[in-house]
Amino acid sequence: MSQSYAAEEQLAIAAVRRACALTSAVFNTLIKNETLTKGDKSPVTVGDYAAQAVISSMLHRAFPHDPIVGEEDAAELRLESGKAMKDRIVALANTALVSPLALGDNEGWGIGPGAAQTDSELLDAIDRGNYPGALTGRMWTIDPIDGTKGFLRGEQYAVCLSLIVDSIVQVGVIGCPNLPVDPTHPEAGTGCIFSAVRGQGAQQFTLSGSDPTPVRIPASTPETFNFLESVEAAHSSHSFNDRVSTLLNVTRSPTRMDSQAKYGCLARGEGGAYLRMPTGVGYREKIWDHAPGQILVEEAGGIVSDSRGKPLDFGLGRTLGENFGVIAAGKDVHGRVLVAVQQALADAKAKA
Ligand SMILES: Nc1ncnc2c1ncn2[C@@H]1O[C@H](COP(=O)(O)O)[C@@H](OP(=O)(O)O)[C@H]1O
Ligand SMILES: [Mg+2]
Ligand SMILES: [Mg+2]
Ligand SMILES: [Mg+2]
Repeated sequence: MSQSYAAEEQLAIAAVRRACALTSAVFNTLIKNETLTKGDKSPVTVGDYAAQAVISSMLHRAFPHDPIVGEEDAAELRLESGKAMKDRIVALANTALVSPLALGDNEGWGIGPGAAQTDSELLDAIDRGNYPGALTGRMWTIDPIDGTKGFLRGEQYAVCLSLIVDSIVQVGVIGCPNLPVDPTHPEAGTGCIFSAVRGQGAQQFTLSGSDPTPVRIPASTPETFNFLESVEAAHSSHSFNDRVSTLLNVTRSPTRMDSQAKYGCLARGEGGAYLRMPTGVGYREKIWDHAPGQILVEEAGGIVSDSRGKPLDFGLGRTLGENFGVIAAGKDVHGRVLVAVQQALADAKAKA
């Protein structure tokens, strides 16, 4: 029997809204020593840590037994050298946790303003994201700022949260503070939240939680079709996408955008396909980078697979393990994109 997940969706939306308020505010005051470079050379800011602390605290309050797969950990913040950053993160997280939000606060589900937390409670909240993942049971994924490079550039980024049950994504919420609410009416401003529950469709709200609007991928036309792809050439191969575009006679240039905002745009009818092919060997896609996007696109009527047409496997740990590349598209075009991707892979192999 399918479950409603109403409490989980409400909590997830409330947590993402609070984290979006935090990341928007922090962007305007971010200073140089508030960003670290992680072991894999990627950036992490006080905004990433504080947003994970807020979301994890709210999840723990509502669902204390649910494990969490979160991108960040607090190891650096527990060192003496991390004290200044930690102090700032604690202040940011507590401001976000205690401030009342106008809409969507519902004490019944424990999602209204909470009490301020101590330093160690907030560091522990960040570190609760250390779950290794599992094939069975419930778990949440948190990507507190997806597209940190876009965030630092003042471009697109997304606060991303999902609930996975027995390897299947059941709830996904993506907050995009810098994304136009309506791409055809830029004057309507920026700031959207997308949410989806398995079997119940997908919707978009404003950041304040108002104007819920169902989203659905329309049939694509050659005039409107193009690819959505990463800004960062190191994250996904731009040249491979060019070859697939040529094979499909796509004439419109790709839309480059950071983060899972790409999944949100696809779900509401922008572009036509999101293609992400590895740039080299060895990188494994992280489950928190795709779980909310996958359910959003599927509930908007699309298909998400890897480059071989296999479903993304969220039950193999913190990464997608055996999946190679990601193709997300409307039902009418996914098959054609998959064939072109296979062709481009075969061409590349023949040349090697
Ligand atoms: N070599 C690589 N290949 C693919 N993805 C990578 C990568 N290095 C980092 N990433 C992931 O790409 C995500 C951003 O995706 P996009 O390019 O679509 O904006 C990053 O999320 P974070 O910014 O949350 O760390 C990170 O997890
Ligand atoms: Mg990161
Ligand atoms: Mg990410
Ligand atoms: Mg991130």
